[in-house]
Amino acid sequence: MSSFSPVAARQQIRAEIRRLRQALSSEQQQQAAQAAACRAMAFPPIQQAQKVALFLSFDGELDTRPLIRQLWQQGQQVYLPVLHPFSAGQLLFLRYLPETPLLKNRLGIDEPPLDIRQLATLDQLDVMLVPLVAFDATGQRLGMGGGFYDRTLQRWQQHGCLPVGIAHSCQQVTALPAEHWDIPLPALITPDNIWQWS
Ligand SMILES: Nc1nc2c(c(=O)[nH]1)N(C=O)[C@@H](CNc1ccc(C(=O)N[C@@H](CCC(=O)O)C(=O)O)cc1)CN2
Ligand SMILES: Nc1ncnc2c1ncn2[C@@H]1O[C@H](COP(=O)(O)OP(=O)(O)OP(=O)(O)O)[C@@H](O)[C@H]1O
Repeated sequence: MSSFSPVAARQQIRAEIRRLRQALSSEQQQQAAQAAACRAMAFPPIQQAQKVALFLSFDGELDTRPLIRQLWQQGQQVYLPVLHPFSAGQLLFLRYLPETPLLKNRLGIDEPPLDIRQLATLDQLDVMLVPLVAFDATGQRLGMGGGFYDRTLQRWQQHGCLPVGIAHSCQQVTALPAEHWDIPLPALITPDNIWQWS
């Protein structure tokens, strides 16, 4: 691995971990989703949050739907990422209710229709659950390669919106080759652990 460029190393880790998570059985997926939802609902920043940004899982990602349902049941507001219509690489966060219709974006992921009345800024969101492909023991994350969350999470401390990774345990790697734009996570939830870094 050390003979690869950082870009090639990241590509290889992406491919390998995506294969691992896609290979989980639907039973393993269901158990992981329930356990992670339980842990998330007991995590004080999420318990105390009014507005929580989540994402709709694909590609073997830990299924966030059980957590979304539990947040709705507790009367908490759920927001989903929407690809910005003209600002390339940027995400917008729109309110997601049980009755919200979903449309597939150009990457094949379901998202709420663009309606500015349903928009929340990072200042208004309390917690953002962040998707990732791989994470390491220092809180570095590697995503799908679009740089969407790296851009979103720049200066998150100034917005008062806490980013929290959520992933399967098998997505942990020993160490990620970090790039200067990578934003490390302060917290991450797996089905069997809550990681926190300061
Ligand atoms: N569930 C979920 N939603 C999310 C993300 C995510 O990681 N997970 N994102 C996190 O950033 C954003 C979308 N980022 C994505 C980046 C790349 C690909 C993807 O499928 N890439 C293909 C090639 C796509 C193409 O160019 O045609 C691939 O790698 O095979 C998908 C989503 C916003 N929404
Ligand atoms: N803050 C930023 N400003 C401008 N470009 C950025 C920023 N962060 C990342 N990028 C660009 O986005 C591209 C993808 O970055 P990277 O491979 O780190 O994405 P990722 O972490 O896998 O994806 P994501 O954050 O969407 O989950 C890189 O080419 C990088 O140049």
